[in-house]
Amino acid sequence: MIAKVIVDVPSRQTDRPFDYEVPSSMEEWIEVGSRVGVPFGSRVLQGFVTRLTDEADIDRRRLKPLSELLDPVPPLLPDLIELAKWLSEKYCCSWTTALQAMIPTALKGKAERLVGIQDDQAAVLALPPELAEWIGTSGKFVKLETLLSKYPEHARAVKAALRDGVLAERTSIRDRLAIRKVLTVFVPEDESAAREALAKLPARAAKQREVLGFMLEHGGPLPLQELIAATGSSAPSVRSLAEKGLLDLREVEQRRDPYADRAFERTEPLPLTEGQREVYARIARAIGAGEPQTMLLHGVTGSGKTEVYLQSIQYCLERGKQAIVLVPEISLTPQMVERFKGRFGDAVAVLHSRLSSGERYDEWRKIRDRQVQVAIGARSAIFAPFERIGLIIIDEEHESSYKQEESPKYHARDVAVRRAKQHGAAVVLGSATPSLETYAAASRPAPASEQSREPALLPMPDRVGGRPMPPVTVVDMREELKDGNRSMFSRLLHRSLAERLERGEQSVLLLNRRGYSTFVMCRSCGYTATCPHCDISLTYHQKSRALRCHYCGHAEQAPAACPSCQSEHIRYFGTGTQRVEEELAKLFPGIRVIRMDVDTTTEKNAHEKLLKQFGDRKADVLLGTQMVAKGLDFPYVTLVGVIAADTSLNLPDFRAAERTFQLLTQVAGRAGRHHLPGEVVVQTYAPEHYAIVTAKKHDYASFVAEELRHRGAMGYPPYCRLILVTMSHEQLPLLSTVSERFSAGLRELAEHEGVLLPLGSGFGRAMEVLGPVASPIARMKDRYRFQCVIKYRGNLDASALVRKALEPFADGPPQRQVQFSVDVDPQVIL
Ligand SMILES: Nc1ncnc2c1ncn2[C@@H]1O[C@H](COP(=O)(O)OP(=O)(O)OP(=O)(O)O)[C@@H](O)[C@H]1O
Ligand SMILES: [Zn+2]
Repeated sequence: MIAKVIVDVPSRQTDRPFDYEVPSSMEEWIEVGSRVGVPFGSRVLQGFVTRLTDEADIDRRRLKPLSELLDPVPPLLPDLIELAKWLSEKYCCSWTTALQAMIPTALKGKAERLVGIQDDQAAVLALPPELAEWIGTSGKFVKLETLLSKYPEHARAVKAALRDGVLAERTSIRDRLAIRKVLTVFVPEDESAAREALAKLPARAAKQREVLGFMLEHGGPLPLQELIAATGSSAPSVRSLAEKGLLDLREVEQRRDPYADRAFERTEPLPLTEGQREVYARIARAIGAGEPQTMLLHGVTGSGKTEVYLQSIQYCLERGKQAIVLVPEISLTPQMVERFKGRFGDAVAVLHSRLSSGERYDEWRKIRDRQVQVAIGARSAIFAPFERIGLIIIDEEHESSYKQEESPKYHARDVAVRRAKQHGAAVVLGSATPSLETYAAASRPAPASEQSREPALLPMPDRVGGRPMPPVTVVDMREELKDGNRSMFSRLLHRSLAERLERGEQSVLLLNRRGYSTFVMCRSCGYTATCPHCDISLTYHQKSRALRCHYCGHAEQAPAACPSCQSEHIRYFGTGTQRVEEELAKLFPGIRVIRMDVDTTTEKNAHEKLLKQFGDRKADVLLGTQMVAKGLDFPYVTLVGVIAADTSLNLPDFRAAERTFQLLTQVAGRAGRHHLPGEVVVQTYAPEHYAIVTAKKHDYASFVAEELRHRGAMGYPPYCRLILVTMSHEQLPLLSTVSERFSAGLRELAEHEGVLLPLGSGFGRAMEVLGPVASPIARMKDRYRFQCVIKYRGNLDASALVRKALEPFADGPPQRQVQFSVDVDPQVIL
């Protein structure tokens, strides 16, 4: 039998399966998806089996055998191996990079050197006795590194023994984080014998008597450490009992359960509202059909999407299938976990990056070992190794955190659709503010015949219980300044906060600040500097005092006075949460503020603790960045304030308006979700901007209509798709030449395909290659950076063209190699 193996070397030259002979001892166990150790050059590396066959691509006599099979149960399944292949093609990365993204860190094994005694007789003569004893008899292997650190004085003897063949060496893959095992004490099978022995133990063995007595009383298995702590005894006493056969001492695997000490109150399905019932019926029908189908659940904040998810999952489980729920990392709050654990109890595994890698591994194994049927987690949970997926839910589908920033730069939404296709599963994309891409696709008229590939639109336009959406007041901060208020709080927000404090209600304050770039704005008239060619804010570069466009490279001198009103109050922006906190303390002495931003949430569980405190009403104000905008459901929050809505409006990003609208809508949705009515105050310098006007009215449809006009005029998604290729090298002239050659080569390929056409010229297949131009961050880590932006439309495989255009650059001496980084469907073109 021959195994085709993808070896973990992420380079373009080795990005294909290699053939290995499967030793007969492994034949019964090996499967597609198995993790193996293989000899590769002079090393042993980890790899995954992608196929088992009887035909080798090379001469059978030249085949090397697999060195080892690493797990009793393959960590990956055939569908995931195939999905990884698809990922590598779509996102232009190596197959192994895609595979590595699917397994927990704990399984990213590294080779280590082991030594063992070859010949007992020879060893007695050649090795120092304590060394020989520690290694043990022949057939046993120990870590060379450990051996040398334990007996540094025998390093020479070890070397000689290896040379003379007294010690044998071998390489083995070792997991970064093994399964945790704990020494555990058991009462032996023959309990009566132990009882008899207890009576006969001499008085001087008082400790042993106590330990044995305790165990016979206790009955069950007990970790050794706990037994020692409970009886005040020591390990030797327990060991000597074990040696006499009166107790059993064995290593037992222990699962790390991050939620072990938490009890979740069991919840029952709620009777659905009419709106929920209709949507639920559609989803259930899709699950029942067992055919891939994508649906967009467009439900306003507080419309009860979560209850629809829960009941849909239940339907899925009743059909013997499994469900994956993706939520944005930062909204994976205890509240969210509670809702799912509360409904499905132990059937749920939770995967997110705040778990230790051991906990993560154990949660992941619950999925692989079929102990759970529901996985809830951030982006990478889309790779949960379930075998029969019936439903995939992506909550807050518009969130940019579903796109991975490192290679493989995948979007979980697109991976979900692909995976659903493999399993015949339903995909539910849920949001109060769907991304323009998804919404446009769902609103497109479906072709009457064949099953539509576009998502079906399921609207839920009303809040549960007919609660009203909170009224939003927009405050023009230019007017505040004119009236002499230089504070960051408008008079209205100040007054509203004071009222909440008086009534003992709570407020959420959002400081909308994404990224680090600053932008220029006039505090008198609200003017911001934008690019004449791109309709996008210019970024202020402090060093050169220049304003630049990150899309087309346009640059101009930073003005000293406002070009629009000649005021000198022109500033580049950036306010910190810390400053807001100080200001609050000054204005409202004694106010209790919880600040939630990157600084206060680095510690493990910090995020959860802060939210719990707020939920327990131990603070008056929750102040933070985007983190405070999502998924929170606190009954005493009656005021939401947005300090400066413009900060995200002016970022050099074609999605700036969309992100701002989404953020305002999400955060506004935190107010008045229960019996107390809510109110929202939005401070801005651009009250007439359509993102703010429509957010004020909770009017998603009008926002989309306006935003689509802009996107169409500028040639941005959803009217086309983007691929960003960034190239970098230490030497500018070389980088310049290579990037020109790359873009010319790509244009040639597109020309050959007949797709090199201006996008504005019709509706068919078309592709434009813009650049190369210097990247917005023109030098990073001492490397110069150039980029090409590829815009394309229609069903053309642009990734394939990019991969082909990259081929000529795959080899060459390392110092001359230009690094290419490909980002398909980039979130930000920075
Ligand atoms: N059928 C129902 N009957 C009674 N209460 C319900 C029902 N469905 C949901 N609720 C309650 O309504 C509130 C809002 O629901 P939920 O949090 O699911 O909204 P959502 O649509 O997810 O909102 P957001 O997008 O703002 O997170 C919750 O407190 C929930 O318990
Ligand atoms: Zn520009």
